[in-house]
Amino acid sequence: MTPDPAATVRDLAFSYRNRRVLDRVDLVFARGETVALLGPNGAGKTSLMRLLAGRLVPERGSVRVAGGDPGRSSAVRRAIAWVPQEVALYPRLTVRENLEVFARLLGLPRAARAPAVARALTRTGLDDVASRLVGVLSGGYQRRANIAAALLGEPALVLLDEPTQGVDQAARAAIHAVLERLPETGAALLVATHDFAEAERLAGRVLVLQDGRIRLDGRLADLLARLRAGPPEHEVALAEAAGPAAAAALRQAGFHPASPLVWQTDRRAGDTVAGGRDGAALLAHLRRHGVPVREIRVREPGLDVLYRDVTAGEPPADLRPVEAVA
Ligand SMILES: Nc1ncnc2c1ncn2[C@@H]1O[C@H](COP(=O)(O)OP(=O)(O)OP(=O)(O)O)[C@@H](O)[C@H]1O
Repeated sequence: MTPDPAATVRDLAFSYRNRRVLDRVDLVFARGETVALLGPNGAGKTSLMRLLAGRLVPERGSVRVAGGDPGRSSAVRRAIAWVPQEVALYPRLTVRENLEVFARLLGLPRAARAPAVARALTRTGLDDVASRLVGVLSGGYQRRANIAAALLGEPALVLLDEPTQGVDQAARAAIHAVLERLPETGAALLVATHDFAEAERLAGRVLVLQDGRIRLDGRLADLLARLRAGPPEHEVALAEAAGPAAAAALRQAGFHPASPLVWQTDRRAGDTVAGGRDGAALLAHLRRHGVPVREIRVREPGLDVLYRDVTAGEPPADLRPVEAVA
């Protein structure tokens, strides 16, 4: 028997005052899956997560988590872990004391609190710092403690809003290691992020939200396989930043700057590259126009390319735009 989904969203709409920020959103989150939620600023990602957490009430449609309505039932809300970007812990308490406070606030029975705190510490790799004051820990550890607090209630759905924004590489890797193991608990994870590498590392499924609508919903492996079945893209590394004439030649060949010294084609623009996909013809074109080419590389397209296609209104031809279902 298939277990009940962790969460279901049906025909969801939401407005702030008269401004519609989510419309016709239909989603099902299975237990144990990790879903990346991508979208431009203002797309409605945080609003969707707040609706899933029962902190906003739908204007139309329904949200169900672990079989109940989070807007109406505090028991259902306890099955949802909301991990906001900002750390919401007491800096003058230790990590363990913080978790004990949150276990009590969550209404866990007294006998269940110590085991829940111990489990949350272990799952987030914080056993060694359990007795340190939260206020003296680095930002990365504080984020992990924030996640630990959210896990105390054995949630069915974990909502993470940009979990690694503003932390260094080591802390980011540590947070990813924690998040990678969470689906083992049977929870569904929804991770809002602007970081494509993070989404590729953590998520089995990707959602793209734009202007309040789901523009793409698919398995990451399938989406990338289809994208990579197409012709390759090129990346040009420059010896020095391109002047106006060189920049014009690069743009004419279908490139855009990823940084001052690295220009990339994308899947759509790549079709206009002078000489097609032929690297030698491309090099000749660029040299003719005085582009200071250091190296031309073949680049495997990733989620960034897919995202650009979708948000530019041009999803890959064989991908079903989600609104077509509505
Ligand atoms: N409390 C509010 N009152 C009125 N409008 C709001 C409120 N919160 C958000 N909005 C607006 O709703 C829209 C969606 O915002 P939301 O924060 O959900 O987007 P987002 O995708 O999370 O953006 P970001 O990536 O910048 O965090 C935006 O236009 C935003 O300005």
